[in-house]
Amino acid sequence: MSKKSFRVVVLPGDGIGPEVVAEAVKVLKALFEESPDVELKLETRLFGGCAIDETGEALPASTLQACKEADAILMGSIGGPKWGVNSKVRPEPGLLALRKALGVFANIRPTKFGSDSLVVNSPLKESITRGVDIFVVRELIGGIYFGERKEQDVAPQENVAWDTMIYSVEEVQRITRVAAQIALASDPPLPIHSVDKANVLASSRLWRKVVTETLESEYPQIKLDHQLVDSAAMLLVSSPRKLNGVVLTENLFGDILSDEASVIPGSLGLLPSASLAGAPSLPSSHSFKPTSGLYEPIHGSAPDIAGKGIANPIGTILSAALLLRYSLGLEKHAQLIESAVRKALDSKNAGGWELRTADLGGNIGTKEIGDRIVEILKTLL
Ligand SMILES: NC(=O)C1=CN([C@@H]2O[C@H](COP(=O)(O)OP(=O)(O)OC[C@H]3O[C@@H](n4cnc5c(N)ncnc54)[C@H](O)[C@@H]3O)[C@@H](O)[C@H]2O)C=CC1
Ligand SMILES: CC(C)CC(=O)C(=O)O
Ligand SMILES: [Mg+2]
Repeated sequence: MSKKSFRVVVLPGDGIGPEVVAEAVKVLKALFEESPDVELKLETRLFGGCAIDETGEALPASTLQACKEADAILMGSIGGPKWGVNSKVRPEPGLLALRKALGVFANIRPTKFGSDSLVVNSPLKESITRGVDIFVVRELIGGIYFGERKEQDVAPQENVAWDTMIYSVEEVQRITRVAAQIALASDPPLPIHSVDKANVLASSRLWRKVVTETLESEYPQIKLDHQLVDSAAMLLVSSPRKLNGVVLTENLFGDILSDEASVIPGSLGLLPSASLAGAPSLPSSHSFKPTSGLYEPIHGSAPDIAGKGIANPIGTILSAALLLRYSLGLEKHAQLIESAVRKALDSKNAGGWELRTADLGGNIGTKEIGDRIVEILKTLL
């Protein structure tokens, strides 16, 4: 049998990005170094603030080209005070441009973690966090992040700034179908909780109507309810099990709610994400259709802890698992990573310490977590 070869572009980025990506790369290398049938070709490129420093642009043309040609992209995080909100050239628009250029409209952020040993690490009570299992499905290349905007100090109204939130029927239909595919991967199908602000926003009224029509006509077997985003934010930390299933929402609301949801397992550093240009092929489907994808932890560049070697690499390592699942069709390998992460979290190191980084109240460094996951992974191969 000939060896399958995949090209993965790696974008470490800024702040803690390179630190957490190094651990995910270590895990991927360990997984495939002796594989007789899979070869991963990893190619690191400049992206974000570091790219601005070198080239004057956050997303250099050569990086974009490499990303377009890759089977998948693994990213860390970009941004930081050096290229803050008043800078002329900033990293964040580069990330928006990359997502748009790749057409990755579906951002999947699973919040279930699988390791019960983490329950005590959440700032929320155990009675609240136990049994929570939510997939956030966030529309990623529309809405207010991409609508027309005007900055202050631009004529004719120099004391006014604005952003616009626009959604089309087609944009809402396609993200609803992705949410439905995720829901249908479970038996019985997961319910979908669509989150909007339809009591105020016209774009949310379109959202609610299209989600309802699409699910009723194409996926009548899926249970649907609608939540307003303000009360959904409250439910997420007061009774999150009520949102078990798929939380389907637009770009800005999904960005905010997914960071909030990370409090349930205990830290922003834990959660992975997959950004896809179509509905994912799921483990249960017989024919795998590769979907191009960008994989990144949900957190940012964490300038407050960058360079200290204490960032939690688990969100990035789990993003690498999603990359194997959704873009390369390597479900078994994805599960091996997830299982090694769970086992690492359930274990202690030689000094008797639980494997927890500072964000989870521990004293274990980024590299030690990565090393332990690799060690466990090797016993599972
Ligand atoms: N996808 C991306 O590259 C994103 C980039 N950003 C950018 O990141 C920069 C910093 O933004 P912030 O608002 O501070 O958000 P952030 O997500 O970088 O950090 C928020 C808090 O969570 C902590 N944290 C985040 N990730 C962690 C990890 N892996 N381990 C341990 N603790 C972790 C940080 O130390 C900080 O206290 C900004 O420039 C922002 O635009 C923000 C979100 C996403
Ligand atoms: C940095 C932004 C462009 C986006 C963001 O916060 C996110 O995707 O989580
Ligand atoms: Mg965010």
